[in-house]
Amino acid sequence: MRLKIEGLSKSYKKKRALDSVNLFISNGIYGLLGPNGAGKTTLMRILAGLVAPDEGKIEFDGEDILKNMDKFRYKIGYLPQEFGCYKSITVEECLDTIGVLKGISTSERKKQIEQVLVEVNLSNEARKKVGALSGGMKRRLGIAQAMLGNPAFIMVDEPTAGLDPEERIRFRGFIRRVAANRVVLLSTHIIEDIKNNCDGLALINNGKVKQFDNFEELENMAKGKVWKVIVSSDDFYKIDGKYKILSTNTNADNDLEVRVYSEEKPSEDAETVQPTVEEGYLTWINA
Ligand SMILES: Nc1ncnc2c1ncn2[C@@H]1O[C@H](COP(=O)(O)OP(=O)(O)OP(=O)(O)O)[C@@H](O)[C@H]1O
Repeated sequence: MRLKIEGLSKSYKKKRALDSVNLFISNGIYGLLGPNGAGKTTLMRILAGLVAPDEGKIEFDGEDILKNMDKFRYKIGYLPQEFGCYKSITVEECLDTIGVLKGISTSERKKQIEQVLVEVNLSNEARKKVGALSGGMKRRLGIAQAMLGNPAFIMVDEPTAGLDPEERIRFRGFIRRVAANRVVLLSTHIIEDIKNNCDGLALINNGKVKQFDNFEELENMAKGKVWKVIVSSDDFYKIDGKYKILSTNTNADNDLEVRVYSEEKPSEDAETVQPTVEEGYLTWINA
């Protein structure tokens, strides 16, 4: 599957939510990382056919999606940030309702619901009320509904928001299994979700998107600008406030090893260090 986005723009009154976005997605789990309000949801809603762009082109395996949204809508599964189903109906009933809305026939629905419940490991919960599910189970139900109709491309908007650390780790493993035979676009503002789970990534900020070939390329955005400075706790005030402090650790001599972001060498004995993904991200976001 290949998804190619070219020159995609969308404004809400004066706010340019997407600004000439280009993006190419072809396999595995693709991460879209950006701060709140960056434009992630707008991009996903356009791809899901829920919002029309002002300009641009989207090709799905070489075919123009925007000219033929009715045909493509069901090739794309979408788990929105606020996925909700009536709490008083069962998991099975929830999926059946969504299957009806997707236009899947009765016999096909029965088969697919059984299949997706196995895939998301919710078969034992099929007759449970939606309101009785844990946070992680609700996200899995959200993915299950996105999988109905067997789309080749699934988008999940901020899927780990609100999950506790254990559920978040479990959910990452689960997304990997979902991506075994599909392409998954995962939007998040949590760097850990991307670093530990994605095969490709793009950053989004103020409606602009930059695609990276690998994590090293993102780390290199901060190359030569991240320094290690060793100071005593008493001298920390000399650099605090003057430079952007990225992290501090106490070393074996009880001094502070401080990572500092600076265009110039912050002190005589400062050494440049290999930037992390977070530091590359902060550099691009603040550029
Ligand atoms: N329907 C709308 N009307 C007006 N402005 C909107 C609308 N939808 C989004 N925006 C604005 O467009 C920008 C991008 O919003 P979007 O929801 O796409 O960002 P996001 O990256 O998904 O953020 P978040 O993670 O906070 O949901 C924001 O400034 C937002 O306020």
